[in-house]
Amino acid sequence: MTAPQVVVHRDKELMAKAAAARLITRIVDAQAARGSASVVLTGGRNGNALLAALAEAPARDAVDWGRLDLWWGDERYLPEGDPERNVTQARQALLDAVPVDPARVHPMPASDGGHGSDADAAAEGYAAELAKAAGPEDHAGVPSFDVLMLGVGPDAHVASLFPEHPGVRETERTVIGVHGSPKPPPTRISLTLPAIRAAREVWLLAAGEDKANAAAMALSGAGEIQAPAAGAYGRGRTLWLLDRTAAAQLPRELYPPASA
Ligand SMILES: O=C1O[C@H](COP(=O)(O)O)[C@@H](O)[C@H](O)[C@H]1O
Repeated sequence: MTAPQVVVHRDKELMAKAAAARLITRIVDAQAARGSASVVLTGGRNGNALLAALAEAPARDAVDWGRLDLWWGDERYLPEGDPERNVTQARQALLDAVPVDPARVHPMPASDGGHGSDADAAAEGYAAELAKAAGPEDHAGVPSFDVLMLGVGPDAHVASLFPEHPGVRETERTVIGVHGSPKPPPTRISLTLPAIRAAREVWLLAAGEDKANAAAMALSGAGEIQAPAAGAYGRGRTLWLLDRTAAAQLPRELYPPASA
């Protein structure tokens, strides 16, 4: 487990821009080191704001978009093109504006796809796709993602792993169907904590007053069953990217000396 590093930005707009710049650098470095990069995208307000900021960043042209694999940490199990699907929002925020290789964009299945309404079968399908992309040196049956991003919910959920829900207790599977989600829609697909922890770097994004309690809980020793965000860490680095309002309840020893 890597100890979390905390970076606090002045406000959510600056946080999105700084995180986008950080992501560009990380992708460019990974492509220089290994020829390609793999990134796991998150849904939610902060994840989408980051993608929109990346679309606006002049340095986005430093990324070789054709040598980037994109995966998702979770998905709302809805029909293809539904505006609430995380992939639909990611396409609108960024992916339609950059020359990604469609074969390297790996959205989670939709409810009108080959698995029909069976979210568990769809999750198995996505797990198989991840396993196929994993090499012998990779961990937990998923590729060694360079960066895996997670929006933190006000209840400290990450991906679609909710407090006290069965999914947060999963120790074997890498992807699960989620039923009866407390946040709509009720049916979802999610990476599990073991899959998340196989990433080189895990970045948790939280901006806004409604995230302050969740961030404080997860960073103050809460258990992952009560605060799933507490169980999300990377093999090499765990980075919490916050704005001041989301950091407002952090213990002083965790609040870094002003990073604006
Ligand atoms: O439903 C979801 O919510 C979380 C957090 O979203 P936010 O809008 O509160 O930031 C997100 O991380 C997840 O991917 C998404 O499916």
